[in-house]
Amino acid sequence: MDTLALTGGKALLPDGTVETADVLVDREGGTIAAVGGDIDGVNEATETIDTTGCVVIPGLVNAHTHVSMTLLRGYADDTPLETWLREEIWPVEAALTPDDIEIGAELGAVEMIRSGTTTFADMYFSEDRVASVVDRAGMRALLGHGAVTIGKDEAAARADIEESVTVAAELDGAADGRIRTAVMPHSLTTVGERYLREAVEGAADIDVPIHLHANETVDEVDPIVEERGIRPMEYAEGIGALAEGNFFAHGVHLDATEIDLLAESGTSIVHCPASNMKLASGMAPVQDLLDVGVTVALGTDGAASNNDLDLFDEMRDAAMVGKIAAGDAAAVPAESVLRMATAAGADALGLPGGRIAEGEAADLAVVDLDAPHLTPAHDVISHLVYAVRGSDVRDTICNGRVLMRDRELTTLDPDRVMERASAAAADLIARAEGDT
Ligand SMILES: N[C@@H](CCSC[C@H]1O[C@@H](n2cnc3c(=O)[nH]cnc32)[C@H](O)[C@@H]1O)C(=O)O
Ligand SMILES: [Zn+2]
Repeated sequence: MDTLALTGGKALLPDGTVETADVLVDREGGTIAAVGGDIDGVNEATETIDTTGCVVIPGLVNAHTHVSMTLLRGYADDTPLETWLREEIWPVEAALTPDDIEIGAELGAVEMIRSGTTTFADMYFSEDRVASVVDRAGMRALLGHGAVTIGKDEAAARADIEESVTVAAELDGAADGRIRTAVMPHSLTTVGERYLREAVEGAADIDVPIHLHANETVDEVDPIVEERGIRPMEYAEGIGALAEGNFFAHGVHLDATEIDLLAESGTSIVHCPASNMKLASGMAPVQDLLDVGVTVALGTDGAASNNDLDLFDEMRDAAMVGKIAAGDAAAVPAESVLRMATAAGADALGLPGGRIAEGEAADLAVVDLDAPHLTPAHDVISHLVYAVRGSDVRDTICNGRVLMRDRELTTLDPDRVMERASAAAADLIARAEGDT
């Protein structure tokens, strides 16, 4: 067997404990062959990574982003969601080319691999270009074309929804099966009811989930309540959008009935704490969701509302804002947050990964604990959420393949990617501002 052995360090196990353990990876199958002490085959491994002084964790799952928005990082800050989207972001996005999307996705991939993220869910356009980056980068992803129908005539609206379904059908299974897809109507307010219904039907036809933005701001909830006399999740239920396998971003303004609807239907929520704070959207009731068994994953949202794609940052933010929201320092504890960024992320997306156990996908990150800000090591779980930074990740492995070894990327060239991204971003802004 062609194997990779991670030896001498600790590992974060699915029960939420950190134990001294080696991890043996079957590189051909892309899976974990064994975990523990004294594993057969470790000494004969084809390749070995010494993890002494490190903890091996599941590769992190960024369950909601718009990866190519890395090109807009820091371009439009300190503005509320509605104005931010309509006046700042959408005009620039109108000038984005497929080449921009590809280079933005490469930049995002470099950033994610360097900070231990192996898997992400992306809602954007020109997703075929994002798919080619995922393929080259060696990552795992769930991709979808974000469709908006508000402000469009019927033909254009229908075409955008149809594109979302077509893209999902075409890209599903790409990159040797590491890419899966979803139909992605942008949100319950930017897509009209009949088009939402078409998206739900289209997704069912090709057997992929639905992903959308839901209950992100009060301004998004109120119009639905005023117009229909029901809460957004009741509206979503009526449309048939609440179902096992579907996953919604944000879920900030949810009442108790809506939380129950999510739990009963098996619909997951992707919590995006940094974006929610930066756009002053509000505080998601994360502990309440966890209490009733809703699968809560973690996402960065786009780099323009975060402003990075580092899930360690996001974990810390989730723990912090979860406590404030609940008015209880015991709420959203470190072990819950770690689960959100790993196993729950994989579950929400319906993708492999998220657990270090025999037979699971070999999606892993090696975190170097030998640093002043991680000393003393009373509690590695606490450190992973409250003190580790993305830059503490030393090695990243996805599907059994090493994507970063000793902080050197093996599939992408960061210097070249950054240079091209800076040039593309400057060009994009010049074009967008020249047009207005
Ligand atoms: N086909 C659509 C694009 C939708 S992609 C997804 C969209 O979500 C936007 N977006 C990014 N962050 C957020 C957020 O927090 N809430 C809502 N939308 C967001 C992003 O800028 C992008 O326009 C069109 O033609 O405009
Ligand atoms: Zn978003």
